[in-house]
Amino acid sequence: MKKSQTELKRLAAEKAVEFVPENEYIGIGTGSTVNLFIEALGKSSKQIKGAVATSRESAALMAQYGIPEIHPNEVSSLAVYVDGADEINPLLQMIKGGGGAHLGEKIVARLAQQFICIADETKYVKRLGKFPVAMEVIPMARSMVSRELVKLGGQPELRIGFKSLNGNEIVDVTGLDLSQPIAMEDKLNAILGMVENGIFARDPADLLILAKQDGVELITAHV
Ligand SMILES: O=C[C@H](O)[C@H](O)[C@H](O)COP(=O)(O)O
Repeated sequence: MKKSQTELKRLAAEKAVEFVPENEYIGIGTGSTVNLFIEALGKSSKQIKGAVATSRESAALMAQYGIPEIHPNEVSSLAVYVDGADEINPLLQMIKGGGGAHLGEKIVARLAQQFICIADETKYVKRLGKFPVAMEVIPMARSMVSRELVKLGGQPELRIGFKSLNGNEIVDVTGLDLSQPIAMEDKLNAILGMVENGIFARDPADLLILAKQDGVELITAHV
């Protein structure tokens, strides 16, 4: 029988627990796939020193499962960072930020020695760009940033009623040319008033745990 998307997410999440080293600090992302990872880690016998959370939602779920939380300023390095993605390509470059948490995710991922992305097969794409790219922007610069995004060929749309963890606004952009994801990531971040965009190309994942109908595949970057 065909597995649902949630069942596939759970398979990837459960597999990721095997890659968590004992007695180390780790980083934990945000989203529905990561929620299943937190649950699987919490129910497993694995003991970690603590985890840095990238959102209030992840921190709350970690507390529920007795996973000790540590603040990012209290650690200089994390053994692994586990997170989902909205899209991921064969180079393991990603679009993230569907939940508006990409700024914290980029910061915590940078602290980690290994980035493990967990995803169901719908997230694996040849080319990035269908999923809107989330931009975290300083509220007073929102219109100015949006005009710059239009000049780059994008169609910006404010995420109404949403504030990021750091009190900023999120503008979702479609239509950008992501054929050169690193160049676009840099170009977007050079816009004044932009805090961080949701393209993770400069620092891609190291390992993708991809759950498919015919099993779980481990993928490292195909260059
Ligand atoms: O801001 C949210 C994050 O980047 C998530 O990792 C991403 O949106 C994937 O979420 P989900 O696992 O719910 O598809």
